[in-house]
Amino acid sequence: MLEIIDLVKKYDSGPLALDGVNLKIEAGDIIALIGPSGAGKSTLVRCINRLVEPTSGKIMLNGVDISSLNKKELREARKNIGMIFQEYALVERLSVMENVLSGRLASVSFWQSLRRNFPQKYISEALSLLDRVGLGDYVDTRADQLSGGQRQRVGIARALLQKPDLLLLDEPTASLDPKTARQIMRLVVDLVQEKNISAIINIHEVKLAELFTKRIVGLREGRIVYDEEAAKLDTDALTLIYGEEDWESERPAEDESE
Ligand SMILES: Nc1ncnc2c1ncn2[C@@H]1O[C@H](COP(=O)(O)OP(=O)(O)OP(=O)(O)O)[C@@H](O)[C@H]1O
Repeated sequence: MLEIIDLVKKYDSGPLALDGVNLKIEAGDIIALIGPSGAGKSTLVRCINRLVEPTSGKIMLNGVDISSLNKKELREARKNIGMIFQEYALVERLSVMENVLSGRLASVSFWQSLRRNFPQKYISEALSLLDRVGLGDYVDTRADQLSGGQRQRVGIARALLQKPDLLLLDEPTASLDPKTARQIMRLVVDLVQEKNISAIINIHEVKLAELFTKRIVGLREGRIVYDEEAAKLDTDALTLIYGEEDWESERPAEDESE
């Protein structure tokens, strides 16, 4: 359902951030995008919904080339793409409910959005999503009173209220402690499976990628150098993606208990 063809991104300065990326993701796939700092992970994720403008290449989502859409068409296409950010991107002074409903701003009229007058069906859906992400008791709490994990749960509910076909996650756990990071990853993976949508997760923590996703794509210097089942990620693969390192000693047996 998502096919990226020969995607290239050149920023004004520096080398190519993406150097001919090809990637195919079927409905229901969840992939982890790993790679060293500067490899182009964030650029790739953000090119898919054109938060970053690609230099060339195609981004085919359900048969539509996102890269060729005009502004109005892009606004429409973005309704199918949810995004979850490292820093949550919530409006601090608004309530949890208002933040979640903002995921539907593009679907209501200008006047409704100005008055934040959302149809009852979006409110009901938001309530049920907030229950699902464990924030049923926080509907009226202001965003600035939440912990990092709670904020990310709001971000997840907001993205899912759009009913997207594709979810883009840009380092969703980078600001969270290890236990909360796992809880968030588990929640994301469960929800993505429940709703049969696809997800691309840019993630630094290799262990989380291995634990929670089935497919790992490794990016290095703007190119995909690895694309395999998560279970196959071994020290050779890590060397290919990140370069030489004593990976065995870096990979102690993980304590699975929480
Ligand atoms: N706005 C920008 N202007 C110029 N160069 C940029 C910009 N954003 C990213 N780059 C460059 O593009 C390359 C890829 O950056 P990107 O942030 O996509 O990598 P990344 O793999 O997500 O890195 P990290 O894991 O550190 O976040 C880097 O060389 C970076 O310096």
